[in-house]
Amino acid sequence: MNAKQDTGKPGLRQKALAGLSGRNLILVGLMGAGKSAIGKLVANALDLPYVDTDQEIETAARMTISDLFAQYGEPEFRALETRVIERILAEGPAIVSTGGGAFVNPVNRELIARSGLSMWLKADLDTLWDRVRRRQTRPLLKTENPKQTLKDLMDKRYPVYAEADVTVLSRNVRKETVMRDVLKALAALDGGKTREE
Ligand SMILES: Nc1ncnc2c1ncn2[C@@H]1O[C@H](COP(=O)(O)OP(=O)(O)OP(=O)(O)O)[C@@H](O)[C@H]1O
Ligand SMILES: O=C(O)C1=C[C@@H](O)[C@@H](O)[C@H](O)C1
Ligand SMILES: [Mg+2]
Repeated sequence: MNAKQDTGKPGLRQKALAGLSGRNLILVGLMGAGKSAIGKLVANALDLPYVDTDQEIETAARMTISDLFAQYGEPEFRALETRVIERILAEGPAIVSTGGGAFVNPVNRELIARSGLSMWLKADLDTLWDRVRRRQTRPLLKTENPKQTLKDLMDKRYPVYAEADVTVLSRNVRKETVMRDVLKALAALDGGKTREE
């Protein structure tokens, strides 16, 4: 069985593509929301290119995001992030997973609004924490109490993520299930905003 048949109901892929109508799909949300994991599955299911802004930044800078933060600081990272997002969106359509802070910058939000559909993968604190606690790759979580830091970021960022065109719950279920929820949300698009909360 190939990936295109793996979307469950026949026709879901076509309907999702119709909802997306040739635009970029930009996944936003906090660290651990599944932007990268779900983004890859969605790209595979829709047979569209997949691009991860964090990965593109690392390639452009020839260093890891942790090293970028340590050597040049967050402002330099954010400037590079905006340049990378602008380029990726211009090269689309693609499924684009963004870094957790990308959508917080109004310049990035404007770029995203102009060239694609934004989708917030929303998860609760315990789900996010479960997913990120074992990895040391996220510089913003290198604090005394990383779970509290994650909570503070949620409080600050969730009102901004809520500005995304579509919201899909990144539930504590199989990734394939969340991927199908994404396709269903795309398929349900009729030019207006969709909330799946
Ligand atoms: N629905 C899910 N069920 C189980 N595990 C998941 C699910 N979604 C994501 N994960 C796992 O959670 C971890 C974090 O996910 P991922 O790296 O995709 O998050 P992200 O939103 O891209 O985070 P970041 O902003 O740090 O890049 C990964 O190990 C991923 O496999
Ligand atoms: O939430 C954030 O601000 C970040 C999330 C990661 O994806 C990386 O983009 C970086 O570690 C910053
Ligand atoms: Mg990611």
